[in-house]
Amino acid sequence: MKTAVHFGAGNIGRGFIGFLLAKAGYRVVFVDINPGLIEELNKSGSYKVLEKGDELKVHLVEGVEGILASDEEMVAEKIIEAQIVTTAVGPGVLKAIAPIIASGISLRLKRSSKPLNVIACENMVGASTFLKEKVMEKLTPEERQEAIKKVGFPDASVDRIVPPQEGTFLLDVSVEPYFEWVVDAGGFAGEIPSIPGMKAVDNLRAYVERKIYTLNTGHAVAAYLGYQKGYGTILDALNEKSILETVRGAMEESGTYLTTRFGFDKKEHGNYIESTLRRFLNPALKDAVVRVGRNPLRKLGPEDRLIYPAMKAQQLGITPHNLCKGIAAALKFDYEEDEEALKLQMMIKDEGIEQVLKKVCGIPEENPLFEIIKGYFL
Ligand SMILES: NC(=O)C1=CN([C@@H]2O[C@H](COP(=O)(O)OP(=O)(O)OC[C@H]3O[C@@H](n4cnc5c(N)ncnc54)[C@H](O)[C@@H]3O)[C@@H](O)[C@H]2O)C=CC1
Ligand SMILES: O=P(O)(O)OC[C@H]1O[C@](O)(CO)[C@@H](O)[C@@H]1O
Repeated sequence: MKTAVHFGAGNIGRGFIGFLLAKAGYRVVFVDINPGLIEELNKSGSYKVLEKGDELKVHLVEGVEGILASDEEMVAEKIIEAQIVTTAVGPGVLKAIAPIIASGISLRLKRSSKPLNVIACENMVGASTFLKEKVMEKLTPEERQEAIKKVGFPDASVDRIVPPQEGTFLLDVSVEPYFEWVVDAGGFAGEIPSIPGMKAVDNLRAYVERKIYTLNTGHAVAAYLGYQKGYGTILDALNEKSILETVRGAMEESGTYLTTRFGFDKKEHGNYIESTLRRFLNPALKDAVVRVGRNPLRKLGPEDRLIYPAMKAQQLGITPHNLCKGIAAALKFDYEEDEEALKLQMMIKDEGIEQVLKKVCGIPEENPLFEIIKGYFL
């Protein structure tokens, strides 16, 4: 049986990537830092994915096991046998798992000449490329030369809304019916594995930017505006007409950039925005604004879902007021259980909003967006 090692047995790990890998006939070995999850995976060897759309579809995922990330030797052994390694741990964790992937690759290069592919399935443009850099830093120059030939790190775009889980059985996971997993065809080592549901394309950048700067942009604006108005879920936030219109407006502003940059048909892109809004409004997904807004420092970064499309739209002659409203609301996100939110608020208090706009968002003071965002913030 083929083996897949997947880092991060969380929502996307179990509900999306691990699910597709298991359906494709892989034995999925989940690696996680959560002992409860690992224990349960090994006890049950299976779990359910509940697809919640107009009707409920239940899928049984079998042939799964778990290893604690601290059990480095065992993880490395599994990487030696694997055909594919995937991750869904969060962009900030990739650096932490790079050494363990590197030690698996280092052992594997000594014992096997078969190609391996490592795909980081994170909300980040170029996540696998980033992981590759961190893994390569840990290899010797000789290993690096070999790894360049035998280990592929194709970048990917992952799209499926999997909110925090409710219920008693730890492993079962509720998901929306929609999914899209797109991977850079040119980044694979050896043959592209056949995994139904995984699409290999030549123009990955267009897919990944379209997804992050539409879905994640709109979702983030909904989350931060919703949080400001005291709503708990995305659905409740979007039921307020003014929030819905700002979210749609923000997606249209980023859409101007996306259609210009990648040549998407404007009408089709408009339909993509509307179908994304319908996904946000799925009543079966109780998606908390604090989950969607988590890690505001990352989300306010220059390459991320708010600032990047705002700057790009501005370069095309548009004043992206809706995105600026979303950015201003993000700057106010003060959810106490989110470490980054606390750091952000501390920074605003100690250094002022101007420093945050410059240092965190990378917006120069002379850029007109600077004052517009400040205007919505105050
Ligand atoms: N939930 C969603 O709707 C979507 C999430 N994503 C992306 O997928 C990634 C994962 O997100 P979720 O599954 O929602 O998060 P999650 O928090 O449910 O899962 C992350 C898992 O990684 C584990 N983890 C943390 N540090 C680790 C380490 N050092 N080694 C191994 N495992 C570790 C955690 O214990 C957790 O089980 C993120 O990059 C997110 O942006 C992408 C598309 C959709
Ligand atoms: O996972 P992140 O980057 O923190 O952001 C949350 C966003 O990611 C998703 O979970 C999936 O893209 C969305 O539901 C949400 O917009």
